[in-house]
Amino acid sequence: MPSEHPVQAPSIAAPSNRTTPRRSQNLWRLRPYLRPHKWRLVTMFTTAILGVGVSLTVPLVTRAIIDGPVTRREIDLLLPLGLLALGLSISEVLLVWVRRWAQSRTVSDLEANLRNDLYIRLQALPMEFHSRWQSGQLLSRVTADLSTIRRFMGFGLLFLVINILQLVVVTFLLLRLYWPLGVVVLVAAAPIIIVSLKFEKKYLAISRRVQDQQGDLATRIEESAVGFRVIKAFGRREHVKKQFDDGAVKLYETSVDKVRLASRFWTFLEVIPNLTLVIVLLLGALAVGRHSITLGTLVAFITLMLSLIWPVESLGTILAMAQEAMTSADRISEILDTESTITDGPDELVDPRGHLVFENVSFRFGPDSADVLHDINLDLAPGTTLALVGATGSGKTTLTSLVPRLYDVTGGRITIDGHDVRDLTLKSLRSAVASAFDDPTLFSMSARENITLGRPDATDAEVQQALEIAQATFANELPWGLETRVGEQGMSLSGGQRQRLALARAVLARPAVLVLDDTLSALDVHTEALVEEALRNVLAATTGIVVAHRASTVMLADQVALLEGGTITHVGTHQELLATVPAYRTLLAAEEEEVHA
Ligand SMILES: Nc1ncnc2c1ncn2[C@@H]1O[C@H](COP(=O)(O)OP(=O)(O)OP(=O)(O)O)[C@@H](O)[C@H]1O
Repeated sequence: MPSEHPVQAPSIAAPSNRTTPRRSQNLWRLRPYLRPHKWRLVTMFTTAILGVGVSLTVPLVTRAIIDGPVTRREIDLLLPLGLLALGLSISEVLLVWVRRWAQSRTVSDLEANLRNDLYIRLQALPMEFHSRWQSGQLLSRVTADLSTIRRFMGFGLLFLVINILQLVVVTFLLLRLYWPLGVVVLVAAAPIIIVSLKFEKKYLAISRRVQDQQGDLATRIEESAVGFRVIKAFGRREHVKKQFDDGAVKLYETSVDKVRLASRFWTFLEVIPNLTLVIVLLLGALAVGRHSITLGTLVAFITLMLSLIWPVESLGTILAMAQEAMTSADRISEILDTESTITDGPDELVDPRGHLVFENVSFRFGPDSADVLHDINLDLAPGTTLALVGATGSGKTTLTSLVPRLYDVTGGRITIDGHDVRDLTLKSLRSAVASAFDDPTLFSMSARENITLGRPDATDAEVQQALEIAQATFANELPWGLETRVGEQGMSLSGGQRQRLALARAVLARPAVLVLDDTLSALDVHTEALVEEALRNVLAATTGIVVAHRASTVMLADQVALLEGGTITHVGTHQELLATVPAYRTLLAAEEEEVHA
């Protein structure tokens, strides 16, 4: 099915040192996603820094009011100072508003673009990649990991910079206002910073455990939803429920540990500033009594000191967030850095006739594994149909997967109309070759969308014709006709109905080469006969490879190839092979017995 159009993978730079990447390297590599938002980022940081400046000026204005109009009765200063304080407060609110506006647009765009690129990359990666990775792992990277990065980029990074800036500036101001009290605050800050850093490490480890356990639980839920029929049929509800319970209890306990750790940390953070406040108040009152500082300075000092609490408290959490974002960036880079081995060739296949040739083709799944196929030589003239017969596991599916380049041959070559399939653009190759598999995947969309996946521009008449050929006109009788959304994985349809819709999809694509991989296996004998009759017309106009287990399917083909021990041992008509090849006779007889059993 020509559904997989060649797509451009995102162009982020590869890590410069692949053997020992620094923890932050993969996060840093995501910076191209921020580049289009340069001005918003400048706005974000400028308004945030101005905001800090304004919030730190307010206590100094308060000091001027207390020392001037309040203490020295300089009433004429009250109005300008009051207006200044009001202006500062209003501008602080405006600055926060502008910052939030710039921030929300930037991070939403970052997440959306990154997710888009990740999805495109996943679509472009070959079958070999998808058979190695669990779908749950991919899902968690595209959802949870991206959200972690968004949270850090949008919130953590900004406040990391702002909080450190605020810490430095306020400490400087406190030391300038009255250095002995400034030293007291510095001494009090030291244990907070040490404990924060320790907390960050522990919190990161426990957060990771929670994330992993959430993933495990989600996998259990997904598996029991998808496999509910098997669970019910085998009466394993209690067993599955117990597995779920175990996972849920484990997650609950780890989450409680996480909350306990956080509450111990927050309590500690509450106690130290409060103790420091008491000490500063006592020493400050003595200093005011001795006229070492004014009352206004003490008020400004305390206000500024209190403004330090949040930046100090949040430092541990923000650093933990940074760690999580780095790990997420590593996990995402594992996908973005995977090279796509199956890429476009330079040639377009114009008006394909469907002359399909296998020349000494061999294939193995990995460099260290044995050949699954070897010395395959086949020549299918345009319009001819070949039935592929072989024992289970003999490599029939693998052989058919090589034609649309779901895998690439590891030896020899496959040509269509004289072009090596590797020299063709994937779009033109996959428009020329359509496949219907034994496991017919239907997507969560309308029946029409599922059928027209390979040819979205097909007319109603063409759709109806394909449905008739595939004996799938039942789709018109669905509650909303072809607009009916077929359930997740097409589960609201029977196996045979799904196969017939998948067949209609392949037929509608009007391919030059049609690959039917055991597509008729879920049909009852009566429907199979009807579909075969219709297919005979389709196959007359196209080059076909039909993986066949039954004599009735073999009859659709002009020739039969017997696949044994990874190679084609015999090619001939059904009658010839029946008469001359005992292994073929045995194989078809066994399959027939299986079917009728
Ligand atoms: N992704 C994979 N990685 C490694 N080996 C694989 C992979 N897919 C299939 N194989 C192996 O390749 C061989 C051929 O498998 P294939 O699915 O092509 O057989 P088949 O003839 O279509 O079988 P069946 O009739 O049961 O569908 C088998 O031994 C199988 O275990």
